[in-house]
Order: sequence, then structure tokens, then C-alpha cells
Amino acid sequence: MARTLAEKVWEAHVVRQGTGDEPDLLYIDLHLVHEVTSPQAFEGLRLAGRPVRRPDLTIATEDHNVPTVDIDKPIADLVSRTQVDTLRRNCAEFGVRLHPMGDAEQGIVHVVGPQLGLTQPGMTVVCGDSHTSTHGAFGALAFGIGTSEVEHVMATQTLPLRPFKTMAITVDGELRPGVTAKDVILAVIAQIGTGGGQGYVLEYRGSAIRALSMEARMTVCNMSIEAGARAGMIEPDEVTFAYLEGRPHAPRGENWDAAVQYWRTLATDEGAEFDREIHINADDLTPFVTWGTNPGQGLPLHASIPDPEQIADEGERLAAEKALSYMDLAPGTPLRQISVDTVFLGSCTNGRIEDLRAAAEVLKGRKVAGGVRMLVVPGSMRVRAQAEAEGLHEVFLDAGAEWRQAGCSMCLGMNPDQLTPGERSASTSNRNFEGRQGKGGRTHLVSPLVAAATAVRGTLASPADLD
Ligand SMILES: CC(C)[C@H](C(=O)O)[C@@H](O)C(=O)O
Ligand code: SF4
Repeated sequence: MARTLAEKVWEAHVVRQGTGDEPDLLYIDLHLVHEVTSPQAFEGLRLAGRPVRRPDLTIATEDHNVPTVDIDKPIADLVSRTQVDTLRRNCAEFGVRLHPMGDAEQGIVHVVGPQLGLTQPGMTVVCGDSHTSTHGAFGALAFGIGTSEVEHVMATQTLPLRPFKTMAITVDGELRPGVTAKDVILAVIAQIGTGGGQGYVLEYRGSAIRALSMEARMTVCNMSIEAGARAGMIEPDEVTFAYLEGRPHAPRGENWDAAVQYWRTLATDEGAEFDREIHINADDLTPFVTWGTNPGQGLPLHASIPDPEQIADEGERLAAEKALSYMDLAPGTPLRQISVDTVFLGSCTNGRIEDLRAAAEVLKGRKVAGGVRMLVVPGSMRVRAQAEAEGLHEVFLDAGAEWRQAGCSMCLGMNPDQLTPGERSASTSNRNFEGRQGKGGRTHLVSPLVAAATAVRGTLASPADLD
């Protein structure tokens, strides 16, 4: 029977098939760990007297709680310091490889896995983190898990899972210049809603998806969770293989050839059926930004703040009213007139080298507007080093932006990088929830290009709006 990519990866990992209402037991190829969701899991192992079953398939990094300045000094915030120290102790005790603050391979867990070549097509990848969906860009079945599941994977390298439904999101056509992967995924979420993906694994397909780089594909898959999906996937192709070849953990020599041969078999079969199909025309897309307090409340940058009274669905209307009140925005205001205090370029959505290059291209020879602060936070130390080798940091610094160390930073403000109450940001991250970037902070989700142009103009803008 014709099968989808997701079904093939699932079937290849079933250790024990569930009967009746039982879940299947799946083998897990790669377990990524960070400081926030691992302490209780390690503690559980300790209490049960169990080891980590496959430390060789487990890797940890410090990302959420790390400061992005003065990283050679002890972490000032006690909660963050405890969190990070606990991870260090646990990794040492259980023999798990850890990339601590300051290490050349430290960074956001979803940036580190792919850049090391740990994330590969056809794998099952889990992490106690919702944005694990990022790794699906390689044709891996990758999803976030809870802390008790983290413990289960640590102890057994397996996970009981219930089957999912499949949804094809086909993006055909060609993206116009200035329109990015971030705009694609924001438009997808605006269309299907933050609950539209619930229970589904999304497969992004079509000519516009095939034309994306690996990093752009990661941006798309990263935000699958914001549509409520279990995971997002893209079938592996030449772009995937070219990205992986030569990376530290990618197979080599004959193993590489065999791996590529297998990876080619993973593509969704002709005639395979999806439970739901969505079509989007890439030619119609323009830069997209959010105006509300969930990632589905987005519109093209050239639009205006919607009038809740015009929204037929009562739930959506109430949500829009509440969002506009929190965001302090009036219906009818052109999005381009919204001024921001802060621009954040970073996160596991848009903190990779291509994102930094795109923003630097816009900022080159320009200045961040007076009264606006711009934080540039590379997704990993490797991204940071690469950016410095290319001189991008000088472009950011010359423009008046801050050039930081790697971590999650203002994506969620678990470190000192936060918005103050009432402050408004244009942010390349993935969540615009109330208080996400700091208590009372207001977030507009944008692409790196829009972030850079907004920094220059001080109001939401795309590079086409400059000079
Ligand atoms: C802290 C962590 C559990 C959380 C997640 O699961 O996604 C964080 O990474 C986020 O982006 O909100
Ligand atoms: S960068 Fe943001 S979304 Fe990604 S893992 Fe960190 S906190 Fe979560």
C-alpha cells in the first residue's frame, strides 16, 4: 500500500505493535536534552537506580537559561544557575555528552542537533521541548515530549505512542523576493489556525518547499507546533543530503552511500493518501506579521489591524478583542504604522546563519532607528563563529545592534533578555503569547528581513519600504 513519509518512519521504528487501544512502542534514534525539562527525569532515574540506557544517542546543551553577555561569569539569577548546574551534574553522573555555556558547540538544542549532523532523515528524534518539530525538516519524525516521557526515553530508548493523522500542506509556485520561509509558515498557521494541526503530522510539500534551503525548511517545520501539530516533516532530497554530507556525525564513505540510498526510499509514495490536504499558492504570499497574541493572528504586512466586530466566529472575535487590548492596538491601524521599541533577531526559528546573513544584508550601511534596541542572538556558538568569520557582527555593531552569545534569549526571556511591561517588539521567534518575552511585553512575529527593516525604520517594515 502507498505510504506517506511519516508512516514509513513510524513503521520502521515500531518495537512492539499495540493491540486494541494500546499505543505502539517506538524506538527513538536521537534524544536531545536541555536544562529546563530534564531535572525530574534524571531524578526519576536516580530514584529507580537506572542508568541512561543509550548515552551515545543522548546529547545535552544549555540554552534556555543562559545569559547572552558575560558568560564567563557565574549566572547571576539563582533559578537559572541552579537549572544549569543541575544539568551539568546530571550529565556528568549519567555519562551524557553536554555542550555547556562557552563551548564551541553550545547553542539552542534545535540548532545544535542539525548542525552537528546528528539529525538525519528517517530518524525518530525527541526532546522535552515543543519545537523539536524543527528536525522534521530532514524527513525525521521529530516531536516534543513531556518530562515523564523524557525519563522513559532515557531509561529505555523507546516511547509508547498513539498513531497520528497525516496532513499534506502543499505550497506550489515561487516565493517572490523578500518573502521567506517564516512568511510561509505564518500564513499557513493563519489559514489553518493554532488548533488546525491537532493530532496530525504535517508534511510540507510542493515546488516552493522543495526550493527552500535546509535552514529555511527548519524554520517552516519549527512552527508546526504553533498550528497544534504533533510534528512537521519534509521529504529528504538532494538539498538535505548536500547539507548533511561532511557534518561531524553524518555517515561517511560506504555508510554514507548506503544511508543516502535508504533516505531516498522515504519519500511519500505516489498515490499515498493524507487525512487532510491544504493548498497554498506561493506566488500570492507577501511578508507576514502577527498583530495578536497567538501565532495564528497574523496578516500580510500591507494590511491593517482587523476589526473584531467584523469577525463572524464568536470565539475568534473575543480572542481578537482580548489580543488587541493586550497589544494596545486599534482596529484599522495599518500594520506598517506600528512602532516598536525592540527588535529581536534569533531563536530556533530564525537564529541560523542564513537568517543572520539576510538581516545583515538589509542593515549594511544603515542604522537602527533612534530609541530602538536591536538584539542579535545567534542560535549557536557555531553560528556565531561563522557570522564573525563573515564579518556579519561588524555589520550589526556598525548599525547599532547588540551582538550577543548564543541561546534562547528573548524568545522566552528565561534569562535577563526581556521586554519591560508595555514594551513592543518585532521578533523572529515563534510565540507571541502574552508575557512571552517578558511580563507585559508585546510581540509581533516577523521574518529576519522584516526584523532588520523594522529596526531601521522603527515601525513594522519590509526591506522594500526602506529608502
Ligand atoms: C521550556 C520549553 C519546555 C519550551 C517548549 O517546550 O517549547 C520552550 O522551549 C518554549 O519555546 O516555550
Ligand atoms: S529558542 Fe525559543 S522556541 Fe526555541 S527552544 Fe528556545 S525558547 Fe523554545
